[in-house]
Amino acid sequence: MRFAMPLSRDDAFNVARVLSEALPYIQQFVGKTIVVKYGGNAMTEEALKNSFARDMVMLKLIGINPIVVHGGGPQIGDLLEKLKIESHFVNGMRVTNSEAMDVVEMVLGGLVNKDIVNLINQNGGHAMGLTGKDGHLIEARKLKVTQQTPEMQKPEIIDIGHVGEVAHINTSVLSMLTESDIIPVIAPIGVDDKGESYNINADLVAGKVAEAVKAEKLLLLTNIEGLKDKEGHILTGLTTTQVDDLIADGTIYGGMLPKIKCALDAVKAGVNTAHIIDGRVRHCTMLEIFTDEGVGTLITNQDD
Ligand SMILES: Nc1ncnc2c1ncn2[C@@H]1O[C@H](COP(=O)(O)OP(=O)(O)O)[C@@H](O)[C@H]1O
Ligand SMILES: CC(=O)N[C@@H](CCC(=O)OP(=O)(O)O)C(=O)O
Repeated sequence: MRFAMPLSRDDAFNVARVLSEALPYIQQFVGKTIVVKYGGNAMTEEALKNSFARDMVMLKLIGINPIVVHGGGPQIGDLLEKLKIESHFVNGMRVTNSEAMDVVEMVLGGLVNKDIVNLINQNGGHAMGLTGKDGHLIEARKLKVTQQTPEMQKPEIIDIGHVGEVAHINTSVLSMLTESDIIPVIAPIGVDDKGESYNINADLVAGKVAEAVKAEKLLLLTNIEGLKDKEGHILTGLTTTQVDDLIADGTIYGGMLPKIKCALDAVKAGVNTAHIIDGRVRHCTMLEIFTDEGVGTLITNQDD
């Protein structure tokens, strides 16, 4: 007895070809760790969320260790609005009073984190959710922010509440998980030595986690095709010196600034490559890791 083939011969050949072309990349990255920052803006559609979860499960099965750090800015904004708690941003950071901090912790550590964990598990993986409090993963300190308005003579340090930066990443809990079949999913909430909670920009946490675990790659998923020049062309293969020049001439601004800065810090600290990629493209992480073309902006630390 014979069963009908679900794919035509050409389609089946293409599947085999694509898998075969991925072989050198699989050989290069097996056993390595890849940190993936999954931003709130890339989490809007169910199909996208599902393709992201499948990619994480596939990486782990192949023998690559993904560590997910997620954002959730739009989701926090929605709940703050429903609860009528005022929220605004300074230098790309959400001003976070005690009331807003409770909401940040509920949304990031609860809803968003468990949604991603659940999706990965539904797709056959084993994910475990953590905030920076679990296993004392993210030691934080209060972020000092300076601001200068036209009325001010010189920049002043302003208080933006429970907003933190990473003081230290305790990798022991992550090693335990990555050495097993578990995919860690990290919410960007830190804690200081007095037990105070801090809301930390997810790009910053992803960069510091990548540095601490000596990741092979840092992938930053966002809501744009990549880093663009003034004419709108996607830039890739950038060195740290070229990025410094683009910041100096104003081509890189706003939300892209912390993203680029953490990508640069990560490659300067030894992460091999950082990639800013379009999280609105299905299977963008697989495309970036397993194809020559990739789907975004590559940053390396090779300045020669
Ligand atoms: N040179 C640039 N190339 C691309 N985007 C840029 C650039 N400079 C600033 N941006 C802005 O940065 C945004 C991405 O940052 P952000 O919205 O904070 O991302 P996320 O929410 O994914 O962390 C882009 O949507 C764009 O508006
Ligand atoms: C201090 C600060 O701004 N924290 C962010 C944390 C979430 C985040 O970074 O989410 P995205 O990656 O989706 O933007 C916030 O409150 O929105």
